[in-house]
Amino acid sequence: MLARRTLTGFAKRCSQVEVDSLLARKTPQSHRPYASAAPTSAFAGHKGSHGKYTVTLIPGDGIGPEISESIKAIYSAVDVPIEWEEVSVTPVLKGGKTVIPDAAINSVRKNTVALKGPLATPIGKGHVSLNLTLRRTFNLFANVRPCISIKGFKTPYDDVNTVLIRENTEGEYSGIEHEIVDGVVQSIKLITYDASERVARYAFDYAQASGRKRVTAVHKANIMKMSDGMFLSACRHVSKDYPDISYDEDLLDRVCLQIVQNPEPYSNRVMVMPNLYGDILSDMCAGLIGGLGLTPSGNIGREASIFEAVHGSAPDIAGKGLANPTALLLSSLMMLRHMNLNEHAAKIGKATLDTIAEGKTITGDLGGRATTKEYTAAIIAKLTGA
Ligand SMILES: NC(=O)C1=CN([C@@H]2O[C@H](COP(=O)(O)OP(=O)(O)OC[C@H]3O[C@@H](n4cnc5c(N)ncnc54)[C@H](O)[C@@H]3O)[C@@H](O)[C@H]2O)C=CC1
Ligand SMILES: O=C(O)CCC(=O)C(=O)O
Ligand SMILES: [Mg+2]
Repeated sequence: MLARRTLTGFAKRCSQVEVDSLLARKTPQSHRPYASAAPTSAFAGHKGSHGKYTVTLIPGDGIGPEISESIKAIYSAVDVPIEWEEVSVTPVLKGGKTVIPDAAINSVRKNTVALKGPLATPIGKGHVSLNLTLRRTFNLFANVRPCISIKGFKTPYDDVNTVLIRENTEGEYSGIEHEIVDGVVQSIKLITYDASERVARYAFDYAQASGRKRVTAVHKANIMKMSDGMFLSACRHVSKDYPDISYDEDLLDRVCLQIVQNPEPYSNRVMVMPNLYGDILSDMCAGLIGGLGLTPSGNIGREASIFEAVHGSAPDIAGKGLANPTALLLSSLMMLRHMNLNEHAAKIGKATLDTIAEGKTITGDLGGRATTKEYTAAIIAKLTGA
């Protein structure tokens, strides 16, 4: 704590020149509370009397229920040993506040793993984002968003293969906003050394575990010298503990330009970044491989993890049976691997990618004409040989 206060005091007084020395500063061991902590999240791993793992399912809004049904149908067709515990997170009034119902919170806490459909957030008014609330409630500090080309599905790029890891609990999404005087609003980007270090360490561990050789910290520390500067400082210190992984830094705007011109140099990398940058860059990267219908994610914490697609509730196609369930399905496969159900994940993954590569029964976002149900049935047919 003392070290952090000193660092903050130091940073407050920083001149431009001093920022460099802040970034170069070696943080003492005592200031690294997560240094020895295991990188992975807990998974309770208890099968119930029915011989299955209970997993919380939050179907969500818009296309959420349609794509959740697709995952349930595929899992049931191949007997994945999971029993879904379906809960609603529609806010309720409790003690004068609107909160996520206790039943939903308790279910995630008990099962330690959840699959979540998209949740809509009203723009400019109304309730806060329930997605962000869930991430903060369970301290799901790392949002892992792989973006990998699907072999056989033609896009302008063939070999996108990058993983974005987004700090998931603070930054621009801290939700601290206020109107100072009429017409002047402040929105606070909160960055802490501890959360930055925690997600940086997760990114290096992830790179190591997945055989990726480089971690890139994506930032705007040329402009946000103190907040992104501290994020970089944490990444640099963590990088020293991983001599076999190379580490570099790149400006967010430059990454956006370069990756759409040529994604190849970003292949086999992990990119780690503050919250907002990861949100935007992950939608952009989805565009490189065929769109939001294809990109999965996992929100990882030490006590629970929630897997969900990168996309939102897609109100423009909700209820029409047109949604592509692949992103949620691939998210569920990340979940299966997290639960060590690797064989099931591999089998369903292969059937899904083969169905897309074949191109006969794919959804409209991928240039096909199939409905959500027809596409789901095609995957099931591959799995069961029916
Ligand atoms: N993690 C979450 O639950 C997220 C929730 N949202 C929320 O979702 C709502 C809608 O957000 P939008 O900006 O419209 O983004 P969106 O991701 O829902 O949709 C963007 C575009 O992609 C298409 N799309 C998205 N997923 C698709 C799928 N599976 N299959 C086919 N097409 C798909 C939509 O039809 C739309 O044209 C908002 O309230 C937003 O706050 C947005 C992103 C993430
Ligand atoms: O919470 C929301 O409504 C949007 C969140 C979002 O865009 C994301 O997590 O990618
Ligand atoms: Mg987003």
